[in-house]
Amino acid sequence: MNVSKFLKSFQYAFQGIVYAFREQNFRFHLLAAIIAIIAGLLTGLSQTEWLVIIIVIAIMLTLEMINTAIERVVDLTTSEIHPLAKQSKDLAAGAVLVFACASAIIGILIFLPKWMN
Ligand SMILES: Nc1ncnc2c1ncn2[C@@H]1O[C@H](COP(=O)(O)OP(=O)(O)OP(=O)(O)O)[C@@H](O)[C@H]1O
Repeated sequence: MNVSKFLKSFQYAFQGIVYAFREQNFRFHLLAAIIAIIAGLLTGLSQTEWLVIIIVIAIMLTLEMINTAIERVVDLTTSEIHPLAKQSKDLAAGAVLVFACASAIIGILIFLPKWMN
């Protein structure tokens, strides 16, 4: 195994995370994640509930990064207006929206009953 190559690939991956931080949407989702974690600490969650919260946060941030990557590839492919370019970007953004809605519902299902008590 080439250790130097392995470490380099980690370096590139961290660079990808740095690029993500430059995106406003990614920072918004990160802020929402931090708020969810603070709310979880204050409310008190079971181990299973923490697992769900962590998985949801990880998927949300990952989806946002994939969405940004798709936007970059589309912009690289064409600078012209093209219906397929629009579909690609809108589908990727739609995927983020679908999961954001599901995350909000999961958050409500976990937190609301505890706050009602
Ligand atoms: N080359 C293109 N051809 C057709 N429609 C495009 C093209 N590029 C972007 N669009 C559409 O224009 C709208 C705005 O696109 P834009 O690239 O600004 O996306 P965005 O979500 O605002 O991304 P960013 O995070 O880079 O601001 C979207 O509906 C997108 O699908």
